[in-house]
Amino acid sequence: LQRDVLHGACSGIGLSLCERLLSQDTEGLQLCLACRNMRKTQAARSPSCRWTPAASHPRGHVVDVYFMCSVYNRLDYLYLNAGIMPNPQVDVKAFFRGLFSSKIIAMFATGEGILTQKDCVTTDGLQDVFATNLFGHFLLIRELEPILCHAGRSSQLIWSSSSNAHRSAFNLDDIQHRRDTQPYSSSKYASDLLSLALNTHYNKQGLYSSVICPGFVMTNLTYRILPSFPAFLWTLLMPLFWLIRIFTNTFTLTPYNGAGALFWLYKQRPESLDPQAKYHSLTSGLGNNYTRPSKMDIDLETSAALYEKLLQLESRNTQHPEK
Ligand SMILES: NC(=O)C1=CN([C@@H]2O[C@H](COP(=O)(O)OP(=O)(O)OC[C@H]3O[C@@H](n4cnc5c(N)ncnc54)[C@H](OP(=O)(O)O)[C@@H]3O)[C@@H](O)[C@H]2O)C=CC1
Ligand SMILES: CC(C)CCC[C@@H](C)[C@H]1CC[C@H]2C3=C(CC[C@]12C)[C@@]1(C)CCC(=O)[C@@H](C)[C@@H]1CC3
Repeated sequence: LQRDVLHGACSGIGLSLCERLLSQDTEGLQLCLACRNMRKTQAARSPSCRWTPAASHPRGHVVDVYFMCSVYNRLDYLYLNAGIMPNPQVDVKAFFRGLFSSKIIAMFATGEGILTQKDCVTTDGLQDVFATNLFGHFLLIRELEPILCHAGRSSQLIWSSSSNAHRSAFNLDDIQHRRDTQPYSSSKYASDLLSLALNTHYNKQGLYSSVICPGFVMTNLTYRILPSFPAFLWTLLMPLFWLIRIFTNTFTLTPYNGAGALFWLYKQRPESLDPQAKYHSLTSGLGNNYTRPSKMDIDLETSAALYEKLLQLESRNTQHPEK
């Protein structure tokens, strides 16, 4: 029996991953969809799946861990997929400059230099993007540690990161990205660093961590980039996007294609994976899907420093009598 938890499974890439997992391996799979909206969770439920709703905290940052630990005594996979990119703004000038420069392919593949966001502060006093894309996942891992680490078996953490993760957006003195306008990029770079630190700390206990990028996928997250643009107009742009895909295989476009790397990792032995690699979902011009690793621009020293900062923030924000 395989036991998986999917955090952020009610729409987009997470929902598609559920469908893919269930269509391949319904027999031995127990899936737990950790969503903040129970109505959506019900809708995502498949009758063929042994399924457990994990009620989230009302604001959705923390899954009901007590419930989880009482239902499961062991977890094999934890997908850390939930993520937000609030109030995205496209720098139109930079976009057109990019179109006529040698960086055009990189711009379409990573969105570097053309996308900013307006973040807000949660009632806990944390930056929302940091709390959702990184810190909430970190707390979840720490809370689920007893059922993730078990002798003689390996478990996997799988992060939905992004090729938009850039070292230049991240600052160790401002890990929440309070002072700048690229919180999404910063949080994704931080998840790449954290994954490396988790491997350093937990591999001995059989827990492994990997990161993926789903590519550019049409989901609620990307529809918000042009909010005045109704969804059907995005659909009209599809032929243009298929054309761009001939030049950059990162335009995976559908949640099914985007979930490719998440699904691929499910079938790998975690011990065989490279902790410094990001696994990309890619789709060729002809529509074929495949997964490829690329080396991440991260280092052990920065990842260890971030890990320490997250532990400090955890002790300020939560109570861990037994830790
Ligand atoms: N689409 C793209 O092009 C890319 C996406 N990604 C990453 O892939 C992941 C999935 O995104 P995608 O499917 O595109 O976007 P969606 O907006 O469709 O899905 C995001 C999921 O995260 C959930 N979520 C958001 N905030 C919280 C929270 N505080 N607590 C619990 N759940 C939460 C959402 O729940 P709800 O439905 O309740 O809002 C939703 O199920 C994200 O991490 C994103 O950054 C990375 C690169 C590219
Ligand atoms: C003709 C079209 C209207 C042009 C659209 C241009 C841009 C809005 C997109 C081009 C590349 C896109 C992209 C992302 C957002 C939208 C674009 C900048 C992401 C940054 C979305 C989130 C991610 O995590 C990245 C992997 C995406 C990279 C590509």
